[in-house]
Amino acid sequence: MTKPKVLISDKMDPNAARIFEEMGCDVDVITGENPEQQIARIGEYDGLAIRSSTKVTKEMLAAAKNLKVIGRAGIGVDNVDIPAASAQGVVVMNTPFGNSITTAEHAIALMFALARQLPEANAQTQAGTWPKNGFMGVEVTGKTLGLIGAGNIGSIVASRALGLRMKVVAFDPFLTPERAVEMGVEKADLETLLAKADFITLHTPLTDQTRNILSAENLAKTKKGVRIINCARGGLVDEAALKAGLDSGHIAGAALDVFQTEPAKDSPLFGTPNFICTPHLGASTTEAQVNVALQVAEQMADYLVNGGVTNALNMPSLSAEEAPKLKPYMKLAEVLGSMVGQLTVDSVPRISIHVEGAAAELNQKPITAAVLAGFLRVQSATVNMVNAPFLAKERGLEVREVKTEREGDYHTLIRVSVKTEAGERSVAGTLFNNVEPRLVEMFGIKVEAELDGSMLYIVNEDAPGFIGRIGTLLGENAINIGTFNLGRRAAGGEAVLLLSVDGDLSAGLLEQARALPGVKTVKALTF
Ligand SMILES: NC(=O)C1=CN([C@@H]2O[C@H](COP(=O)(O)OP(=O)(O)OC[C@H]3O[C@@H](n4cnc5c(N)ncnc54)[C@H](O)[C@@H]3O)[C@@H](O)[C@H]2O)C=CC1
Ligand SMILES: O=C(O)C(=O)COP(=O)(O)O
Repeated sequence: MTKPKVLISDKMDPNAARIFEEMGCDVDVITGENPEQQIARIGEYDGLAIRSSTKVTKEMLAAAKNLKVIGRAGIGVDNVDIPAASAQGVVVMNTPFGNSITTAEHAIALMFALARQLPEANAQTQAGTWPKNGFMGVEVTGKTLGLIGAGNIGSIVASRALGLRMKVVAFDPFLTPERAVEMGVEKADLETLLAKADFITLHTPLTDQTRNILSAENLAKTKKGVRIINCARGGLVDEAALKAGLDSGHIAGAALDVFQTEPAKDSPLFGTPNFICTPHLGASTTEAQVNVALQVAEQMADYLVNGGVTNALNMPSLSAEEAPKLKPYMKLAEVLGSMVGQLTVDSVPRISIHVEGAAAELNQKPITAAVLAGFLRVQSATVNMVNAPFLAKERGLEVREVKTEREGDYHTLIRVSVKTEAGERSVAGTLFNNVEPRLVEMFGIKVEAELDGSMLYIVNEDAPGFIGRIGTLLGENAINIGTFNLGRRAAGGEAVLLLSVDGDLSAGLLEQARALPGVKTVKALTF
């Protein structure tokens, strides 16, 4: 097997390259290239490991013909076009905890730097002015810290601030009252936080809801003398309004680690008194960089080599232990989905996936994703397990998942049902010897068939001589029959014939089959 190829395109701790190699990948480390150079190169890689400098745009993804996974050695993924990656079936992973302590510590460091004007005092002292009387600071003890965003980093900042004997007021719509009590913070709405806080620190992702959360209007609602710290993302604070607030003296200080446009080589804020900044250094400690490099390489290589999925933002997690157990189920799920997709002509508003027996003990998300991939492949050849759930949503397909732990006729079963204009139709399959997918029921008729390669599907009225006529027709067209599966509702009722054949079934042959007496439906299927 050829080794998966990975490109590390941003500066990363060397442990990442080492882990990729140890886990069976070829790796190139090529940093500092411009987007055109990266686009020209990306086509040959299966994996792309990045930090925040590489911009994974639609254009880059369009050129990334072999790409299977993007790994972000860090937290924020706003530099990746996730919808475009998902549409293309590329898994996007991050390392959600590796640099949180480090970033929280940077926020606390900036808070102290603001409280005691450390950068300016340092610069003037080293300039030889001994400015002992020019730097009157403030204590943080007893002051109120307003925390916007109380997730991983926000909660670490809160714990450090409480240790410094500060009061913490948190605004986070997803923070439960119980969690707020556990954290020792006061849960508040944004207005209350703005009115109460002596220091405000931001720890949310940049989304449509958080963009400009510290707008000119909201900055005007803050307490006079407030100090503001942003170690999350540029775009959360209105930089022009921040400058105006510093100039007027309403804001006593501001510290930014992140800017709306990065790299920020020029900004109206530069040179403003009581403004300090760092060049997106929140995650830059030896410890954090080793953590995220090791973790991103392990996760990506695990996916590329073993199919394990961890910390993906656009796919359900799947551990390396689960992956081999789930693989035959995913194959079964995909062929069942594909069968329903190929046999359904109407538009389908709803698809239901019912797992029973041993299948019910497994992680159902990958099974559902595999059914959807099989089902939607008739409509789009590029669909896979990553993009199938998104595509289903986009097309308004309602997806239902049902689990029954009790075994029925089989020790394990997956049933896929669709709601069509003609009513509910379903197919079901099991695994023989826990590995071999078998169709065991279609549209209420019991069968036992392998779904593989080229197949001929016929629904006809059960009548003597029919099988012979089909055999003759295929023989006359030089088509060899591999397997032959027959099922019927009742003697003389509707019967289903499913044949695997060597070679392609021509349109002419299908027409001839349709012309045979008693035939209702004829279809060529491919698995
Ligand atoms: N400066 C740097 O180098 C670094 C920056 N970061 C950034 O820090 C930010 C936070 O990271 P984590 O704490 O790990 O993320 P997280 O996902 O654990 O926490 C984010 C919190 O924001 C909250 N939130 C979402 N929408 C909100 C809204 N409209 N108003 C208030 N709160 C809202 C969420 O409920 C969540 O609790 C991210 O933007 C990340 O990219 C992370 C690492 C390093
Ligand atoms: O992890 C994050 O979200 C960060 O912002 C860190 O960015 P970086 O990896 O230092 O470019």
